[in-house]
Amino acid sequence: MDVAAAAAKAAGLQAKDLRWKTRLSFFVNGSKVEVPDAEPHHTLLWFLRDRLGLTGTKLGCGEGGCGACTVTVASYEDGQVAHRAVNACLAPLCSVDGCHVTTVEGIGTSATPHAVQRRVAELHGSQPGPEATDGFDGKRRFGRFDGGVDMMAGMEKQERLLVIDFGSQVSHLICRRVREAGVYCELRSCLLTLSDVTSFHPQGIILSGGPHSVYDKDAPHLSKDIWSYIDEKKLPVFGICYGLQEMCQALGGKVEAGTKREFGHAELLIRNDVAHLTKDGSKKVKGRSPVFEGIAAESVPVWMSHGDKVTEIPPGFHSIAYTSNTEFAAVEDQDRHFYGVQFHPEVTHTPSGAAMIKNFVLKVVGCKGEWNMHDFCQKQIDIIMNKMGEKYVVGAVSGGVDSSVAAALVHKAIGDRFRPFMVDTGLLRKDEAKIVKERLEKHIPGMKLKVLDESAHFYKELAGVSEPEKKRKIIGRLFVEAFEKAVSEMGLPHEKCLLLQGTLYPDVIESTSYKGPSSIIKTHHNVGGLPDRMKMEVIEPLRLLFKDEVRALGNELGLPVTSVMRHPFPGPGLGIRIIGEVTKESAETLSAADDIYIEELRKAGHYDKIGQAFAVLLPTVRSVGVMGDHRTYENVCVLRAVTTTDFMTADWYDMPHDVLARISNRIINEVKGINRVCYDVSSKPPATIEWE
Ligand SMILES: Nc1ncnc2c1ncn2[C@@H]1O[C@H](COP(=O)(O)OP(=O)(O)OP(=O)(O)O)[C@@H](O)[C@H]1O
Ligand SMILES: O=c1[nH]c(=O)c2[nH+]cn([C@@H]3O[C@H](COP(=O)(O)O)[C@@H](O)[C@H]3O)c2[nH]1
Ligand SMILES: NC(=O)CC[C@H](N)C(=O)O
Repeated sequence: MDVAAAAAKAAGLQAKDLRWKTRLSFFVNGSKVEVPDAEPHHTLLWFLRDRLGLTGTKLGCGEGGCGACTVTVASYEDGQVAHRAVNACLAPLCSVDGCHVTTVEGIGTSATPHAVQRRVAELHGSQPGPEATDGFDGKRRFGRFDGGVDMMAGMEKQERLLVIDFGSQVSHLICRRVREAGVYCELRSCLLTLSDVTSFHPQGIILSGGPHSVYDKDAPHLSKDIWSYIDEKKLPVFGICYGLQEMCQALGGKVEAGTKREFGHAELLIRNDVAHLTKDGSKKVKGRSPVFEGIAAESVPVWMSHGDKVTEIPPGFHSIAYTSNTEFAAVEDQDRHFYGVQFHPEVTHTPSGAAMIKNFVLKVVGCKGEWNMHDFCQKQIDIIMNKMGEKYVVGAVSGGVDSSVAAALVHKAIGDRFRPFMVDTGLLRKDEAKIVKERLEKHIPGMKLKVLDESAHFYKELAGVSEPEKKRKIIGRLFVEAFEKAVSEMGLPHEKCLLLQGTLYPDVIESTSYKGPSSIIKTHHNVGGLPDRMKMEVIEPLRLLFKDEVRALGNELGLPVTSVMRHPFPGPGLGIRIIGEVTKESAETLSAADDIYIEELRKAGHYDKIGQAFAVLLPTVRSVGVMGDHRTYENVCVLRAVTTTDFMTADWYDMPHDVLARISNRIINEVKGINRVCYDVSSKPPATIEWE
């Protein structure tokens, strides 16, 4: 019997009296939240800040007077949605059961502010009211946390597309394909408002796939006013899978559950007899839809993942391609510039998909496709120079791709007002601090990288600790302390400093796309908590870029291949690759083995084919060996190499045996303390890339 039923029984209540429940469920910024353990004294503010980490909503007076904690709560009343401004510091958590809560994070970010936030920030406004604490208007978040410097300034004038996310796992790939076509684009949640669309000034819109069925009661939809705006501005729209179904349903077609789910490969037959107006509009000719221009084959393989089916297309639409399962595998209304496909052109399993998206972007929308890294780099430098005034930027540089590229960019913009430093944790790759310093100072002329040797402190604090999460937390804390020390040693006033962060576009997407919260597998240490703790604004110059765009920017800035094409190295470093207690000796043993491994991979030409490779040490596992005539009883070293595109999933790398043999031989002969080498053949999932 559940808790509610047991309590009801004890109180002598009947089943019909059981109208109360133990699990709250509601929405926060479009994502569903379930709370199984709510207590009567929990406030909404506590839950938003401490449980969900949505710290844009502030605790001010704590009495509902100042407004710093204001959120909106939407609920159904008499068949209509009612919105209320609520003081989250006073509202009991259980009062929002069944409602939709919107916090400042759900309204806009510094890169994508709501029109009101943009206006308030542009006019240097703050929240009304005597206390002027940061609250719902989002000034603080807009101005400080979420990219203190607006990296979008002045970019409204360039060609741009909006990709609207309905929750597909591959929505970000649509952005990739559009940017590859030379046009800037951003991904936004389908819960965006009309003003989000108008303030972005898109030339065209792409609707992504999604897990819902458009006819479901709770399925997400584009609001009616956005459709009216599209109509009024004659904006071209390209719908993908759910996006196609959404478009068809909204414009008067019909979508129903299909008889079978279609998942995987299908053959798309392209129609050659579609009637089109010629470019000058003078006469109708028969041919292919512009979406398929340049694709010579009669039929092409495409990748499908859907269960629903468009059974009637809206008035004005016609089929431009079909499969054995559907007449409407691709449709268009050329007069209104509406296009839709039932398959996924954004994935590589649809080989000609990139060409179809490019056709939409260049031929239908009419973009020139001139977005390139050279201009982008110059614009970002100008933005940083203009926005920075007399301020300083301090930056923690690890020598990894992101922090090196961000450092090169900021240094180029503000010269020696950029103060970079690196923490030698004693858990870095062999001679890393020295190598990174030499390399960056050589390629970023004039930049001086300060190295702080904190290794003794790290080893001391990690002594006797073997539990992975405890180690990660200790390392994270020590990093923050080292950063604070570094900044205070610079003697710069905090209010005159910004902190450089290497946030990339996938992190931004993670917080703005239409997805529910995912479970935490490992506590990743990063410097995310620092700005709050140190009361510093942040600058995130890479927040609009994907990883390979960051690499291209690094090339543009003159960084060497060894900086921009290197494998990632986690912040906790060797600390999470020494399984068990970390000591100075084990760190030295592992870094020596890892160095040989990477050197041999480079020599054999495998390094660039691998996403990430490293050695792991098992200091608590000892095995018997024989060396010369002597018995050895030493540790095991594991070699890991994976191929991956996003580090969310990964396959183990099929390493040639002769390369493995050479590496194993060298490690056992040259590294004292290791007498056995193994190769890790686990993929992610179910394993993770790192061992801890
Ligand atoms: N030893 C270090 N010294 C200074 N800063 C560091 C160090 N390790 C990590 N950081 C900071 O933490 C951030 C996150 O680290 P991460 O390991 O993701 O490296 P990265 O430089 O961002 O590049 P990549 O992910 O490509 O390796 C870095 O950008 C850097 O600001
Ligand atoms: O900056 C980081 N701080 C961390 O705490 C951390 N833990 C894992 N990683 C890196 O993340 C990627 C995925 O790793 P996992 O499959 O082990 O989760 C891989 O690239 C890992 O190296 C980290 N990076
Ligand atoms: N991949 C998708 O967008 C799927 C759309 C919809 N859920 C269907 O099953 O048809």
